[in-house]
Amino acid sequence: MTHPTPQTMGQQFGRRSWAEPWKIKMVEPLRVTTREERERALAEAGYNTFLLRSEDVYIDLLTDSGTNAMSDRQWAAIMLGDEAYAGSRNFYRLEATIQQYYGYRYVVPTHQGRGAEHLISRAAIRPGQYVPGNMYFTTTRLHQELAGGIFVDVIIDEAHDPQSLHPFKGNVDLDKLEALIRREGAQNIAYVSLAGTVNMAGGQPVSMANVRAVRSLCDRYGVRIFLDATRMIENAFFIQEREEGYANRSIAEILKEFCSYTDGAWMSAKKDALVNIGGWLAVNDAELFDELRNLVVVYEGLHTYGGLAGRDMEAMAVGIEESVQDDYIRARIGQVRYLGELLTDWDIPIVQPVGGHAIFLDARRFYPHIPQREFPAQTLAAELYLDSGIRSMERGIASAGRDPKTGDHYYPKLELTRLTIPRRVYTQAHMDVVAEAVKAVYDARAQTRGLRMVYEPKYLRFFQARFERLA
Ligand SMILES: Cc1ncc(COP(=O)(O)O)c(C=O)c1O
Ligand SMILES: N[C@@H](Cc1ccc(O)cc1)C(=O)O
Repeated sequence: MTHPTPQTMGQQFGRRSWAEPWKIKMVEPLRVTTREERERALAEAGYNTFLLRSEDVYIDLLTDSGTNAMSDRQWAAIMLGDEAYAGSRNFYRLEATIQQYYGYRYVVPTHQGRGAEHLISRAAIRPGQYVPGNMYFTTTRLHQELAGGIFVDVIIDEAHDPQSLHPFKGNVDLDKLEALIRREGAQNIAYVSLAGTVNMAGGQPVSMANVRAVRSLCDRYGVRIFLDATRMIENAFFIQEREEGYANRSIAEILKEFCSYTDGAWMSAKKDALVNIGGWLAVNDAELFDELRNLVVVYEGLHTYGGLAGRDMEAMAVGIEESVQDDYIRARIGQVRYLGELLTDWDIPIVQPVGGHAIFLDARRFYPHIPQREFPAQTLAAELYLDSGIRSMERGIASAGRDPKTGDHYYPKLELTRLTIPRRVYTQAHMDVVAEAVKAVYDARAQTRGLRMVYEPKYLRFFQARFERLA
């Protein structure tokens, strides 16, 4: 497979190159710190980038979640907030927007993605049931486990190989899924938990052919499919670019078709939907909706705000409309790829092909001398911060947590450090600076030592764990 470059992407769309379909109206100054300041800040943070203060960060690539820049239209929408406790006008607009673009019948707002994950897991999993999915996501799997479910990874093997150039590394392995259904019986499968794109695999997409095949397999056994639609717009872009028959279909059309093969979806709107907070859950089944609408008032807020202010729902509705614009998504992915190409040109090991929301550095190949139990990806995130004040995130053994049955660490094949690109926030020059910093850390790799975990919280340990440097 040849990797599309920003230039070939431009040509594909009949232009010389891509550029952001917006200009900058307001800026937020950045602070550059000294190496001594960063040494102090990182030690105080227990070598965990989640524990750094944002003031001590120069370029913040921790996450693309809630870190998006809103448009002037979204800021204007904020002023239209109807802050009624019940029946806010903004809810009805959001509901109609989700129905229009994602195509589901019934909508429940939530404060963010994990609020929705909590509700769907409680409503749709009976203790002891299996939940097959295309790779785990931390919060998703935890809510499934807390509801008594047993997560089973049914993604294709290529997804676990950072060097595989499979164009749809997010695909479900139909044989693995069918074998599980046959072994355990369809009544013991809660639902298929399908994510587009797959965050932990490197932002890798699922093809339309695959979701269609999963649908027909599930229909044969009477199993439901729920979609984590958090980054489905980015997934739609890859379908448009790579899948036969979709080059001339709009992102909005592709999105709707994809969702039509599933029974419902949840979303952390803090990503694709270009807002700083928000989420939702939507299903087609009236009975399930009834249950979810009842649960939301227990855990999130009334069913017409779900933990959100009216203004947040309005900004989200506008964000959804902006997110399905073909020009926008082309520039969004173009920027991620730009960084990926710089690093690839310098032979720095990253997950290929470059996915939708981030560049994932392959810490195993970066630090072959650091064993996985000494947290190579966490080490790399720490070193990158020390070098330049750039904040990234560990996505390896610390993130994977422990097997609830054995208590041992999960040892994921992927040991990655994620450089996550917020939407509409940084420029190409920032990407150049990031690439140069990664190169400097790479050049100094032989002297780098690993870490030891000295504090480990019970749930989602990577957020608050503390580490020390090994001598
Ligand atoms: C794929 C995916 N699903 C679900 C979530 C949970 O969303 P939130 O952070 O809004 O709770 C996230 C991010 O956390 C995510 O990346
Ligand atoms: N979903 C967000 C925030 C987050 C980060 C790490 C997690 O494991 C969970 C949530 C992200 O992927 O960046």
